[in-house]
Amino acid sequence: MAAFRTLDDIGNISGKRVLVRVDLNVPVADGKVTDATRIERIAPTIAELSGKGAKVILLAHFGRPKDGPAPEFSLEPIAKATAQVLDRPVGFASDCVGDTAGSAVAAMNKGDVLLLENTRFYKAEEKNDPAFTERLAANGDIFVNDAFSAAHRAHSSTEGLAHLLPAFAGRTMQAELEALEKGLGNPVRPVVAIVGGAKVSTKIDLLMNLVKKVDALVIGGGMANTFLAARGTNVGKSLCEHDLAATAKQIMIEAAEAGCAIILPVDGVVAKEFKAGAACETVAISEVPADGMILDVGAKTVTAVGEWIDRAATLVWNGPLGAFEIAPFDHATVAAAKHAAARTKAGKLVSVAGGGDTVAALNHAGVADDFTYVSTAGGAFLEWMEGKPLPGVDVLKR
Ligand SMILES: Nc1ncnc2c1ncn2[C@@H]1O[C@H](COP(=O)(O)OP(=O)(O)OP(=O)(O)O)[C@@H](O)[C@H]1O
Ligand SMILES: O=C(O)[C@H](O)COP(=O)(O)O
Repeated sequence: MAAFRTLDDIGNISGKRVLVRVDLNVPVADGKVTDATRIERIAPTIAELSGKGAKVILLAHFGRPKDGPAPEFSLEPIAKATAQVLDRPVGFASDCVGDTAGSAVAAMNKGDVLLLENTRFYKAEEKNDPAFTERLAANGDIFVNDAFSAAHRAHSSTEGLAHLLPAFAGRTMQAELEALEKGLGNPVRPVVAIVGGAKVSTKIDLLMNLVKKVDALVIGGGMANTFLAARGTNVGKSLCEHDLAATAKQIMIEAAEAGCAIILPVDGVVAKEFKAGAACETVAISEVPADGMILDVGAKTVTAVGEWIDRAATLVWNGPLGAFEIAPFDHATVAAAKHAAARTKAGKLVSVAGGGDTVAALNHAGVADDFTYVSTAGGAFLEWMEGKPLPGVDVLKR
């Protein structure tokens, strides 16, 4: 029996209003979903609940809106994409609480699916504010959390609701936890982690503990720039959080004490602008021009990353090595992904990768199916790997 309540425990839900927390924080470019993996993964839970006659009400966030409702953070286009991927009608309500949401829910029939607008249009969501949680709960009889990738957030829609309504893990949440436990519960050493991407401030703290769990940490993407700058390297106009230099230095100290190798880029692909067709060149990491941006790691670094993948028995990967959405800055990520996939296929590597854009990058490289396991979760996956309790999971425990 699973350690947490699952849909096997949910009982008769015919006609019941089931609030389902999903992760629709999907990569979007020019208004189009560029990778639908997160949407595809919620399909089994929705089909099961709807098939049992429930009114399925989806709750989700999109991006990180700072000042309330903003069109660029609306879930409305994602509702359309969700309908396409699920191949069924998905209604949309332009608010997640109040009369708009209430009337849309009241109009639902058994088996219908409705998506409510971005929960993060309310600041109270991220504060797990009890009054806001009650407003969300007003539209449901039961709560299902199928957003493992947001389970590291103790927000109203990820944690608070589970205190107010009978709460269960959805099929994707269940599958993610089971697969991670199987692949990484007792990992074969050496364990090498690759961490890249752009969410530096929200992920850097995780590295403090991660370096105690892995044998080597390869740092790429925007994350690497922050470490390089902390080490005194000029990173020009690259994405870099200079105010996190002290944290980066402390992580390097902790890593040395734990015997974890830290691998930083030795060269980078730099450009003056981040756009398709922009002129770029590969330079040694000490030669980044003051007006240049490092948008990918260079060829020498790619070789070094490959060598670390060769040494690894287990690979854990979150965050692309470069701004892979625009060629040629996808080169390092694609090369490393193909390398890891080939080692995995040869039976020499257990490879587990996770994260919204990381999955998109693996799909772009055409190798997502060759990894041992691909999680939808990025930050949540790293926190799980650290051994940290995930609020959205803990609250579902029996
Ligand atoms: N050197 C770089 N400069 C700017 N952006 C970069 C660089 N390297 C990677 N990125 C960007 O990082 C983004 C992905 O980072 P992110 O941390 O969100 O990863 P993720 O896999 O989506 O994880 P999560 O699911 O936690 O969001 C991509 O949009 C990519 O363009
Ligand atoms: O993309 C993710 O990792 C999840 O949707 C969580 O998003 P957040 O980092 O903005 O909380």
